[in-house]
Amino acid sequence: MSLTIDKNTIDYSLYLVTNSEIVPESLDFYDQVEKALQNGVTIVQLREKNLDTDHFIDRARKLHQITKKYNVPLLINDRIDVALAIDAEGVHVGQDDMAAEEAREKIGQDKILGVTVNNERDAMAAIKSTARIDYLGIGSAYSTTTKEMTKPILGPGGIKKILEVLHDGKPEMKSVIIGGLNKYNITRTLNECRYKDFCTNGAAVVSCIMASHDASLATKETLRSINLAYDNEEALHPYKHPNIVQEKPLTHFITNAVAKYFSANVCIAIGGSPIMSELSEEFSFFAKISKGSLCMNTGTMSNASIHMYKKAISEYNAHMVPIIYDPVACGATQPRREIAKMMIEHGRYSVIKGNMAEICSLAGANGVTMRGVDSDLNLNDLEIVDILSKLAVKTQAVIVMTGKKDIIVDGIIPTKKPRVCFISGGHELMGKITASGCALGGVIASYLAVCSYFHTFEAAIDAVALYKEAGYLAGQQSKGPGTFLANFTDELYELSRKPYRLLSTNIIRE
Ligand SMILES: Nc1ncnc2c1ncn2[C@@H]1O[C@H](COP(=O)(O)OP(=O)(O)O)[C@@H](O)[C@H]1O
Ligand SMILES: Cc1ncsc1CCOP(=O)(O)O
Ligand SMILES: [Mg+2]
Repeated sequence: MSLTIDKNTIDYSLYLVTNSEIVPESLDFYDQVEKALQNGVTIVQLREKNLDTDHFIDRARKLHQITKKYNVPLLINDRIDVALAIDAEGVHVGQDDMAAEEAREKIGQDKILGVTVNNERDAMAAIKSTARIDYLGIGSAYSTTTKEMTKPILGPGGIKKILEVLHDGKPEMKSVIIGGLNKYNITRTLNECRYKDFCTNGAAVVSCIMASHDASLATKETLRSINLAYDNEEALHPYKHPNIVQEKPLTHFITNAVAKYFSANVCIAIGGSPIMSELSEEFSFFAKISKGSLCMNTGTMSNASIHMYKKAISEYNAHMVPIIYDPVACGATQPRREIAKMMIEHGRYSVIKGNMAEICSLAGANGVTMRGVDSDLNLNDLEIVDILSKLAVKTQAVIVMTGKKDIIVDGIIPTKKPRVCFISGGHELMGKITASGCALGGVIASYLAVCSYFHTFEAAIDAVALYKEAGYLAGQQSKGPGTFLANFTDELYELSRKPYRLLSTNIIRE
């Protein structure tokens, strides 16, 4: 028996599309969906592309028993016969599967009917259809490995155009956005995907819950991102300074040849646990370890590196594990600029860190307009913050720009003006040793590994400030760069084992 549903009150806000093939090996498909239901999924679509009819019906029936317990509607992808066999609450059909009219005729008037639309023409056809369509799945918003990408990626721009069609033609029709959405990008995407005040009714997700090792947490965090967009308030837990020594997070470094030894030592000094690996076969293993992060540094790439970088960022992104990207010397040559552009297009990062030349070059290569970058980088704070803010919003990452004064800008939590923090102090010897920026990347990565994604900005500030403080203290005792290296490691070690209190570092938050 199906649930009694009132079509006017269906909650589309967190729409889970299942994929049994990406559930981590040690976990069970039904448990995974049940955890999602327990933690706030509001509607479920069973999507099985490789099951024969008997198995499909069997799976649908079992899943229906679970969804009914939570009073959540179950829709079946494509297979009307399966939906009817188990009396599911509805069906979802893609553009290439079956016409909406035919689907409606087969399922009757009471069931929920959803269709996928990829462009304004599809949306127009759905509005005009004689079949009563309940909602549109608008996608693909971004690229995704869940579905073969045969249709163009819409991006917020394409989605807005479809919403305009819906707004003008049939504003009562519901809609959800789908494709490449996860806790990292949902807030901003839902905020951007509005036509006037008209917005979608929810976000549909697959891998960010189905592939997660902790589906309960993944669902909670995804839901929080959605609520953040709709309520526009920070429903956050208070931030607490993490204890790296106690939590011993694992940071996987793909870093340059110059920085490996120093970065590993710095990481150990602050209580973290580094692993240097460029063996792509083991990336998925690291990405599944809880309290982990990736420090992705492209300082000494070779012709063989690109494939490995892509593999790493897709593994860590798929498992929602934080990545810090350090685009070392990315503006130095045209090939480096191109690789940096590719890195931004292919991956999502919690933090992007670089010195002024690197960050400005990255911003320029990614369409951020600015003044002076080709000349002497003689920019004032306002101009820098403007460039950083645009890059932060574009990449939905926290941007850390290092130098005498470090500047950190938040592109994750949406506020009218991105949050900004300035950190000064340290010592000039920090700029006179190689790989000090690279090793800072590892410190930030260790902090990210033990913090909620929503606290990326705070975690980055704490990591950068700790580093500055150790630099200051080490600088006071050092004769030159050689002794500084040793003193700096000692100070990081000591500071990390004391209550977090910085006396010589000035933190100004705007
Ligand atoms: N003149 C300076 N005074 C204080 N801190 C500095 C100075 N130069 C660099 N630092 C610090 O050194 C670290 C590395 O920064 P930077 O040298 O800008 O990066 P990179 O090594 O990537 O070029 C950062 O923590 C930064 O705050
Ligand atoms: C010298 C050098 N060459 C390629 S990467 C690298 C280290 C750069 O380190 P940092 O960016 O921290 O100064
Ligand atoms: Mg440096």
